[in-house]
Amino acid sequence: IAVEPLENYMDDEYFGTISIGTPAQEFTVVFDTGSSNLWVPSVFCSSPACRNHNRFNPAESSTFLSTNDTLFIAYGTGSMTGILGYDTVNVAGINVRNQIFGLAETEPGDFFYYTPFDGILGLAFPSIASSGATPVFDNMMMENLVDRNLFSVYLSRDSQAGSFVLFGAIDPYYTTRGISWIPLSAETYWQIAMESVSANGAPVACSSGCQAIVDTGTTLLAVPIRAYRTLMALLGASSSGEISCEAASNLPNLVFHIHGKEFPVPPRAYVLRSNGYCSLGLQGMDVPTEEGELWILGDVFIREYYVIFDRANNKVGLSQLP
Ligand SMILES: CCOC(=O)N[C@@H](CC(C)C)C(=O)N[C@@H](CC(C)C)C(=O)N[C@@H](CC1CCCCC1)[C@@H](O)[C@@H](O)CC(C)C
Repeated sequence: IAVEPLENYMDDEYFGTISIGTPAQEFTVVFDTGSSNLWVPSVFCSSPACRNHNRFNPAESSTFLSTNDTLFIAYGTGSMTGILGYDTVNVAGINVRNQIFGLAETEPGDFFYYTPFDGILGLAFPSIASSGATPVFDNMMMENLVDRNLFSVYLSRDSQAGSFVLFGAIDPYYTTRGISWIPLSAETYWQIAMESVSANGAPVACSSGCQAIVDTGTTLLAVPIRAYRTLMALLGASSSGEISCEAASNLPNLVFHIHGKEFPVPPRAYVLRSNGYCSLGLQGMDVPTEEGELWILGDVFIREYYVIFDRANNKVGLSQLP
């Protein structure tokens, strides 16, 4: 059992510290259930985004093994290219040996230049890992480093402390109100089927069912563009999500109907307030998959629940917070 504490940076992003190599070189990474690769900046990278972050130096690690394989990953925000290598990675106090990871050579653009973290540790399935690289949690399972083949996540609100990823265990403190288990509809992302999304007791989107992913690496609720437009109109917000704070105080819960149960997200959770202005914590974007466009249940959703990512049973567990 191993706890990885996460820093909550402005409810925007959550990241923790890992180390790679012998002796250990430390990095901060986002634990992203929306991707499956581990990578950090390296000394081979001269992008501005690498120069203002920690960089891995393989020459200083006695346990590093290089490969000739390259890596390219494009996220919704940001991208990287680099080379793959093996080394010992310490996550949550667990030493994962022979872990393949990316040594970034380029981090184009300025997105990563402004991030308070160095890299990304993907916690989704091997099927979507770039260059077929074995994800960290798959190695933890293969090397019998976790008591149970699952991990669980608590993301705090209002920039408070206490956020964590717990590897190999479920913390009973957070499951006193029971666990709703949801079977996965795909083993790529942590993908589930949703029956509908409703507000004020009436379906407002996804009314004949849709697909959703539970993604710790996404700040907001990312919604297919057509549904986004419907929701903005219904909730009385502008097309870019602005709304008067007065109107925002009368908004309904958004209710996600998943596997026969209702998962409400109150306006407190989806209205963003900053210096007297209010906007809705949703963004419109289309992520097409064979099963249809994805809804991305990001941190705005995840903060309302204690989430269990169960690789043993290919299920997601949702517990209402105590
Ligand atoms: C309000 C704007 O806030 C953000 O854009 N926040 C970033 C994350 C923050 C930690 C910097 C975001 O949501 N990024 C999404 C944007 C996407 C929803 C359009 C993303 O690419 N998230 C990455 C992980 C991010 C990538 C940037 C670095 C941090 C981890 C990954 O989960 C997705 O690629 C999954 C895919 C199915 C959409």
